[in-house]
Amino acid sequence: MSRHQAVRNMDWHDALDEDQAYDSQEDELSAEDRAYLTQGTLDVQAALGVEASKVTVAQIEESLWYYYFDTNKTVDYLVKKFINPPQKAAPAVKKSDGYLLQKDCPAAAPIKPRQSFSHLFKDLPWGNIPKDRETVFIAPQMPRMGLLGGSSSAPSKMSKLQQLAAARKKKADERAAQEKFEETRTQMTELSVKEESRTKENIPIAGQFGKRLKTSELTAEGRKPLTFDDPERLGHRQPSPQEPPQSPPQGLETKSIAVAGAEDTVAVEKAEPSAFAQTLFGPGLDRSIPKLQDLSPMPYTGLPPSALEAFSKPSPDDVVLAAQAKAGKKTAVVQPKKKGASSADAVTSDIKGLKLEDAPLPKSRNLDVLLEFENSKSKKTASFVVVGHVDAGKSTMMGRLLLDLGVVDQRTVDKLRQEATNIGKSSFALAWVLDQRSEERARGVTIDIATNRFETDTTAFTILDAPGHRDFIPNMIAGASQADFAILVIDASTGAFESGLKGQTREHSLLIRSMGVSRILVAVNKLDMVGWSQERFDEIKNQVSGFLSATGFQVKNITFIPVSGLHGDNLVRKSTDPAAAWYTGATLVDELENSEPSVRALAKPLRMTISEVFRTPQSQVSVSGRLDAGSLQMGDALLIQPSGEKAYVKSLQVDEAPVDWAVAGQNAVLHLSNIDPIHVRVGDIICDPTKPIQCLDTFSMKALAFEFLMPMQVDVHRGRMHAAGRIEELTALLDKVTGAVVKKKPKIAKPATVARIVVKLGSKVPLEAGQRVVLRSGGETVAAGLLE
Ligand SMILES: Nc1nc2c(ncn2[C@@H]2O[C@H](COP(=O)(O)OP(=O)(O)OP(=O)(O)O)[C@@H](O)[C@H]2O)c(=O)[nH]1
Repeated sequence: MSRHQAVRNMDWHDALDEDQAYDSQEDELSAEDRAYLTQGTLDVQAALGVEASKVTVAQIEESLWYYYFDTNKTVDYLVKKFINPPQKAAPAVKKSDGYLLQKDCPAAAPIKPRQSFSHLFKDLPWGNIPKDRETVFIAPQMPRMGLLGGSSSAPSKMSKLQQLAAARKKKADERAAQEKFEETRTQMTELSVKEESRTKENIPIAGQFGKRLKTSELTAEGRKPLTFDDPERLGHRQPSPQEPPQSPPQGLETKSIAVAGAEDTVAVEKAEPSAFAQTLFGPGLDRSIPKLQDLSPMPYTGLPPSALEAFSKPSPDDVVLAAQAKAGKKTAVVQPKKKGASSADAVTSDIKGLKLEDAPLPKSRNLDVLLEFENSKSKKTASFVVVGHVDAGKSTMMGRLLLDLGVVDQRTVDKLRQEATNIGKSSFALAWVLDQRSEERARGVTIDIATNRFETDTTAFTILDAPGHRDFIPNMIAGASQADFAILVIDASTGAFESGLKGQTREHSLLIRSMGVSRILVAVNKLDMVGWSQERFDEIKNQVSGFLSATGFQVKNITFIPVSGLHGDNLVRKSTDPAAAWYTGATLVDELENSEPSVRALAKPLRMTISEVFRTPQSQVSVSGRLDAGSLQMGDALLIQPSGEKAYVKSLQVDEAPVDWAVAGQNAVLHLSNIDPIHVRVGDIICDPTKPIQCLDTFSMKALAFEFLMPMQVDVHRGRMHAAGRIEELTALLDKVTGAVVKKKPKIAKPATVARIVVKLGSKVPLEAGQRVVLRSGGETVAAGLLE
């Protein structure tokens, strides 16, 4: 390859980099390198023999280094370069038309002068180029140690020393790249707005907007737009007086462009004009360069003073807010705007000023609630959940019960019957007493828990009518979590019982037991459809009692009643159908009255699960739910978890009557004050601020497996609350009766076994030991149990 070809093919970046690398390596030759060089020089001299005198030791060493100590390549190069060099090329001939001919052309192939086309542009003013301005090509300078011949790539098979040299080169490259990176980063840092560098007069870019305002700065004089006249802000670092002036890289010329109105000048690296540009404009190009902001102006910098003043006064919104605050005698005062402060700042401070804290706190009567409860002559209260397979007749049965007890009058039922008949669902008329949503009525299924109340001589009952459809199991869980006991409704008609047993009859039974319900009344329904067959009743009784016992219900807590919900047989009154004469037991209501509600945790800290949040004339935030534990009274401070917000009991109701206090087991409506509705959600827990419930994202529980359990994604349900989580590990398999550890760290728990598992939730929720939770996965209930 001739030298000029080499020059043309050369990658200048690589060559420069190599040169740089070499420079740094030369200074760092270790004793080992030096020894190798000495040995390599001796080898080369031996190989050259008598010709060795034609090259210097320095040339040998330089070649050895370049060829990674490859003796053969070094010898080849030295022979070609210094011992038997090729014939010298003809000297360059400068032609009159200004073209430079190659210096190193072989003599055998003389170069024809290139044809000039400049005469074609003679009549054009820019084509009349004076001789002194004609382009002169200058051969690029050869970098040191560049192009010694041979391959520039590293040898494929490297000796140890060659590898060492290659590694050194790589290290130097990396260091150079790192330095480049550091320099860029320094420049970027200088370009960004430095918070800490603001002085007191120069601070207030308010709130979250402050960090975004990079195109402008706030100064004592007001907002100053970022312009291109500040080299510091443009990332051009000004050298400190101590720093020596930096020389521009070779081939580049640094020119200072003075920008009008700026004290400093911006150093802009400007390359030499290209050959084409010089042909067109000549080398002495010296025209004024347009200002950068003219080419790419910053927005809003050219606004008239009137527009810049637009935000210095309160906005129309501010004025309205201020007027409202004044009219409502709020303490909120619109702060006088500081010069330069944005309208967003003002609105933020105004909104802060409009806090609800000004409402007077409700007064507490400081009652001894437990004493009041003991002294009260009120009836005992009980809640029961009605569960069972879809269409078993749960809602119809409760509608009939309410009608027969006089809670709902005949006229209302007739009206409902008329409406149901109009849409072809006349048989659902009684169910509509509870199913009041239009969607429930149109579909003929219960979707959410429907509550209603009735009283007997001794007890005030709350009905929790649960949906039977498998899609609404979470709602059924919510109902079961509030119940003292349960009514399991079974459809006795042919085939229905069997399909129900495979479906939600079984699942609901398991769930209510897992939720802590121990008393169960089994209403064998629709017996009118099987002619009040005692045989059918007994068949169902046998199968279901065996199944319920296996689920964990004690036989003494299970009662079977043959009923017809549609006709009201054996609900409130005994059946008058002669075919039903074989049943001599109690009615459903009698059995309900005989059922003892679970023991109330009256003395424990307050816990109330919120079932509903709504707005009433009494309060912006009214909540309903059952008190699981403890008590409360008007004026009490409450804590809402997980939001951690405080609220006060403005007033309260139990069974729709205004009262001063409520205790565990009662369903209450609380009208709250001093709380924003966004902090209160269905499923949240209201507790005593002095003994709050903790919010956890990891807990251990004793779980009864309904399906195979292993580390898997699950939804955790507690009452109305449900949260996504994961079974992290199974720590032990437990004996069902004694609770003793049977096996440690099992990989899997089979259905119907009890396991201790660790569950991790995606977020913190209010949970504590003793609470019952249900785990569901993929629309199936996989486990239920007790938090430890
Ligand atoms: N013959 C007869 N039909 C009944 C009886 N009880 C309910 N039905 C009918 O069964 C159908 C379903 O009744 P629902 O009360 O809606 O059943 P459900 O269990 O509440 O349904 P979901 O809540 O959606 O699960 C209706 O058409 C009722 O008329 C009964 O004792 N005898």
